[in-house]
Amino acid sequence: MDLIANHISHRFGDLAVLDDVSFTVSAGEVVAIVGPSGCGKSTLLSILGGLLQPTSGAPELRGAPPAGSLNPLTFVFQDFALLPWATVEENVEFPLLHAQLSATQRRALVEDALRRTGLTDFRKTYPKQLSGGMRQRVGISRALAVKPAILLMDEPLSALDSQTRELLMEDFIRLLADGGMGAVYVTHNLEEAARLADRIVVLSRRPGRIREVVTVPLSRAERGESVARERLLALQNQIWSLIRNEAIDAEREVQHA
Ligand SMILES: Nc1ncnc2c1ncn2[C@@H]1O[C@H](COP(=O)(O)OP(=O)(O)OP(=O)(O)O)[C@@H](O)[C@H]1O
Repeated sequence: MDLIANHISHRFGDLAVLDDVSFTVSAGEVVAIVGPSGCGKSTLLSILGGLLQPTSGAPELRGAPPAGSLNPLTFVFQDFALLPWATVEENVEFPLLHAQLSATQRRALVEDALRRTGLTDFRKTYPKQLSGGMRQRVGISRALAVKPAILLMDEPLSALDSQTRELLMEDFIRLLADGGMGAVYVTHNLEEAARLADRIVVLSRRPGRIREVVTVPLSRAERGESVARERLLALQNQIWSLIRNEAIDAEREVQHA
């Protein structure tokens, strides 16, 4: 199933936020969205996921979702959005409660999602007993339980310390490795974008327009190898040079607002 941004523009009142943004996320593809602060990245993700109606243009889904997918487009949130009164397994089960599933089918989906995120031994734990990284694993596990075609992620690692980020980055790379699931990944972090994505959509300063769509010139398998670091670093520098001046302007605007 492909996700298409079709000439999307958006305004909040007088503020033009996105201007004619078009691109396609093909089945199984990982696309990162980067750009200066306030250029409309989160707004674009909300529009793609159907949470916000754009002023013009539209997101489109083309093709059938994978067999058994209960929610083809599924969000992973920056602040995890867990139910504090529910255990890990209850949190993961939550989005399945209203699906037409037997208890056995539900249990199988929860088991699989817990296993894929290394949470099997933490099933009876409550979120407040867990570290930030483990909480985000619960958020990811809950997203996996509904068998998404495409994960929509808005800075999913930004609330975490650098070592935890690195561990979760490795989890994302592993979970997305087989191309069975695609993702749209909004981030400020160019290293995360280059390591995870097949293509990187670079937005201009607000109103966000597409400046460039950069294809990462390494396969997913190659990106895991240490020799790839230099090439990924060169790519990060290339993208940074595209947005650096506008990032400075955006920062000044925020400070003077
Ligand atoms: N609900 C809203 N009402 C009014 N303005 C909004 C609303 N949501 C976002 N904005 C404004 O729209 C612009 C784009 O916001 P958005 O969060 O999409 O940008 P971003 O690129 O994700 O930002 P950042 O990089 O800082 O996370 C900003 O100027 C923001 O203040």
